[in-house]
Amino acid sequence: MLLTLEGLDGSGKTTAWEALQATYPDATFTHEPTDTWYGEAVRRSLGDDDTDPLSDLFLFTADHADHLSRVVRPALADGDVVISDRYTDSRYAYQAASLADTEIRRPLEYVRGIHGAFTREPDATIYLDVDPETAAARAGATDKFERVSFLAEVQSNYERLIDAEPERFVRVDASRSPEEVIDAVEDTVERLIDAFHGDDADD
Ligand SMILES: Nc1ncnc2c1ncn2[C@@H]1O[C@H](COP(=O)(O)OP(=O)(O)O)[C@@H](O)[C@H]1O
Ligand SMILES: Cc1cn([C@H]2C[C@H](O)[C@@H](COP(=O)(O)OP(=O)(O)O)O2)c(=O)[nH]c1=O
Repeated sequence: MLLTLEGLDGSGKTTAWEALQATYPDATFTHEPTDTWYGEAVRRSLGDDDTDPLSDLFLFTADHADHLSRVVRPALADGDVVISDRYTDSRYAYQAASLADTEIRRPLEYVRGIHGAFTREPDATIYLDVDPETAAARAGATDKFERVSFLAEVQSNYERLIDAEPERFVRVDASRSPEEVIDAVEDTVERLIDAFHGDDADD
């Protein structure tokens, strides 16, 4: 089963993902950007304010392709629960926002289309919902994607993704205290895993 955590920078994904590691010691915990040299290239681009948005898309997508073949698919093949801090929806939401002023028409559909041929969609996605002002303040607004106006575009893309697939997403109010957010995420993960195994048993 593949579970992903998504949300704006500073929404608390990493805090929740770290807390889950104690509860699910046998699960495979992973993240995008990854720690490989592909991920290093992505982080280098994040530190540069003047990159080409299409180049960024393909850098992030290369990192994802490597992540899929090296970590996600093998772990799923072993029957593991995989919990990823960011995954495909980050590209759909962030790169679609940064491609908005380019020659690419319908960027969100374009970015989804690129992934369609090869990716493995998550079984469920927890969306940590926080407003762009809170997100930017928590994240420290240190890189090019952490500005309030940009995060507002990203947020509206996430909302479009949730509208398109409401059954895949679980929204958690991430404006609350870290303890409350962690509790809500833990309860949700427990429910999702139980439901997934229930589905298996029905097969
Ligand atoms: N619910 C919360 N309320 C206030 N601050 C938080 C909350 N969750 C996380 N933080 C703080 O906000 C910053 C970003 O949190 P993090 O978990 O790294 O978010 P993300 O991975 O979504 O960017 C960290 O300094 C963290 O301690
Ligand atoms: C995985 C991914 C991340 N990003 C962005 C979101 C973040 O601004 C940045 C780094 O991700 P991350 O390290 O998860 O940042 P944070 O913990 O602040 O949420 O990369 C994309 O634009 N596209 C992607 O596909």
